Amino acid sequence: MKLTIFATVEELLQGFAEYFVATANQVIAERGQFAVALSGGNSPKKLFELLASDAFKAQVAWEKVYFFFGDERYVPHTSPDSNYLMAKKALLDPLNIDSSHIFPVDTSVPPVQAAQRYEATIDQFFRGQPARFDLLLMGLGDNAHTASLFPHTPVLHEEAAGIREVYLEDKKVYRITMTAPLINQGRNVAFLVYGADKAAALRRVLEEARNIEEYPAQLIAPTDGDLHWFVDQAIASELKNSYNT
Ligand SMILES: O=C1O[C@H](COP(=O)(O)O)[C@@H](O)[C@H](O)[C@H]1O
Repeated sequence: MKLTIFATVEELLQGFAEYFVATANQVIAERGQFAVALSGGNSPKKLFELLASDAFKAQVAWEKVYFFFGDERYVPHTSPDSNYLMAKKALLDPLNIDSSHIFPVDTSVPPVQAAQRYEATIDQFFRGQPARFDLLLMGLGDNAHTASLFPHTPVLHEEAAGIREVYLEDKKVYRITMTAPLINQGRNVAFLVYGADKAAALRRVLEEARNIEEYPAQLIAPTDGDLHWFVDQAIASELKNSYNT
């Protein structure tokens, strides 16, 4: 595991964008294409905008990139809560990504079916081989959830690499998420986390004894890939250990 601490959010986003570009270019050079699973919520929006900006957009052969989603809110694609809509507006449309390279979760069918269909879509993309994404972007909630792996939900105990629906009792909503074993098959898994309000969550995930029910992000540990945390100084303020930065 590698953790890099940046002084400001601007430097963090710049550093993450450079990492994205370097990883994409290396994978494209080696394998001819790059399959990435995006995270949702608020944190990646500025990163997506930066990647689509003049400073970065010419640095990647975007026509060789395939976009998936690590998790999705069970809402229509037109909803302001949709992770797909956020990525579409901030990244995919500005870069003119061909729709054949974008794989949103189909939220027009019941949640169980949405999960099954997305798993089938991923299986098809990887042609029946184990699904190994080249890069998975991850976020961290202030309750230590990542993707839609929320505290005290049955999906935390899922042993299969796949897609599952999750019901969040407190919010009365469904989510669709990659399971931890699927994420952990990835070649590169990178967390982008900033903001002082998540400092306690980061410390618990990284430094408290394993307790996946309380701190689901502790489940993320690639079996044969690299794990890299990108954080800002504010969120790192409660960390006690020193890290290989
Ligand atoms: O709900 C979600 O939350 C996490 C964290 O989002 P953030 O806005 O607090 O950074 C995100 O990683 C996940 O994809 C999203 O669906």
